[in-house]
Order: sequence, then structure tokens, then C-alpha cells
Amino acid sequence: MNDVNKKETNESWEIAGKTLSSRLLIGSALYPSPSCMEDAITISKSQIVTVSLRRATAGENNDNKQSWNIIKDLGLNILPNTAGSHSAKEAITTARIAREAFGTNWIKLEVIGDQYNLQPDPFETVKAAEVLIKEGFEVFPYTTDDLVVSKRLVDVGCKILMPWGSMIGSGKGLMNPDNLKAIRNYFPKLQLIIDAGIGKPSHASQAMELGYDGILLNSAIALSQDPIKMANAFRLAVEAGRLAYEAGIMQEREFANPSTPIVGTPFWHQFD
Ligand SMILES: CC(=O)[C@@H](O)[C@H](O)COP(=O)(O)O
Repeated sequence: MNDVNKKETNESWEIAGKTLSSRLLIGSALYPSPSCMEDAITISKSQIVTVSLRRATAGENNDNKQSWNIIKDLGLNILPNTAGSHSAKEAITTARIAREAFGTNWIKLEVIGDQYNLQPDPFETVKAAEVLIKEGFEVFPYTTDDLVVSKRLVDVGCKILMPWGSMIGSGKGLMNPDNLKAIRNYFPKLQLIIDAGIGKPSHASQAMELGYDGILLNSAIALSQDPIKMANAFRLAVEAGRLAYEAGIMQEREFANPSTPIVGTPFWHQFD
């Protein structure tokens, strides 16, 4: 590949010991059917798929087995999640079962503290992360955009943080971009993934332009009218946002600045 062609693609990146080309992490729930899920995941080019031990994946409950077989056959990295847990104890038990069931030490730690807005419980999340890291798990904690909670998670050993964009399934995008920027600036080396609340491809681009390392989403793809087309749209948006970040985004200015600089005498005056 020559140098110009190389600039068409994102640089590869590393997370939890894996080198990946895609920065889009995808959920496996809420799709109208297992085959739609398969096509959407394939076209998204995602290399990490999150699956729940406690919840259904695509389609009806009896489609669960079929969905799981499809995901296994895709040969991607599986990120089991603890969705449905409301305490550290519940999440730890779920993570331990998931490690056996899925044969991976990766865990998306999700401890819900409020059922109405599905906000993560920061206290229980930190408690569970500490135990799981000691047990050798690679913890991907779903957290809010609070800097101090992020610091506590790092203190107990988290190398990845997954702050929310906004509430799960809300599609509201980035509620607090300034908070997300603060986390990015405070932890320049940590792997940071936006998890939840992404509703449109432009939200995903915005997060990538802030320098986030990846995006995890589910509802906006699975619940769209055409999940396969939408998965492709999100792939492109994540790639575009990352390319823009790597290219160096221009600083906003308070005043106009001519994009065509005027140098010397305008050419028509030369004939005066
Ligand atoms: C699939 C999963 O793990 C979700 O809990 C995740 O947080 C994605 O949220 P959205 O459905 O809002 O994209």
C-alpha cells in the first residue's frame, strides 16, 4: 500500500491485548431476527460483539441458541456483559459464570443503580471491578461521564473505561461532551470507549473526534428500519470521526479568517 492509500484507513489499535482495525463494538440484542443480526454485525466490520448471559440476543427467546451459534461462527471477540445486575455481588457472579460459558476473561461490567434511567451504580461498579480485576478479568466498566468515578475505577486497576454518551437506549447522543473531554484529557493513554445512548452516526463521529478510542452501541442499529444499512452507516461514521481526529481537527475561532489569503495586488489592477 502506498502512503496516500494508507491515509484512507484508520490506524490499527490495541485493546485488552488484541490488535484490531475496527473501533466499533456492537451489541447483539434487539434485532428482528438472528439472520439480520448476522448481516448487521458482518457489514459493521466490528471485531468485538457484546453478549448477555441473562438477556435474549436477537429475535424471540427460542432464537437465542441460533444467535449464539451465529456469533460463535463469526469468530469475533466476545465481550460478555453483566446486563441485568443491580449489585456488585450479582455482577461478580454473572461475570464468573460468563467466563466459564464463553471461555473469555473479558467482561463488560454493568451494574445498574436506577431502573428508570438505567444509570450505572458507581459505588457497586468500583467494588465489583476491584474483585474481578484481582480474579484476572479484563474489565470493561460501563460508567457515567464522571471524572472522579473514572479515577476510582482506574485506582482499582481498570485499563479501559466505558463512559456513557447518555442513557441506554435513549439515542440522545453525548449529553455532556465537556465531561467526556475532561476524562479524555485526564487519561490520555487509557482506552476509552463511549458506551450507550448513541442514536445517530453523527453522535458516533462526534465522540471519535473527541479522541475516544471506540464506540459501543446496540439500539440505534438493531431498532432502525434497516439494521444492515444502519450498521454500515455507523461503520463509516466511526471511521470518519477517527480519521478526522488522527488528521488533527482545526481549532474553532471567535472571528472570521479569510480562507483565500490576499497577497499582493489583485490581478485586474495589474492592467490599470
Ligand atoms: C448491548 C449493551 O451492552 C447495551 O447495554 C449498551 O450499553 C448499548 O447501549 P445502546 O443500546 O444505547 O446503544
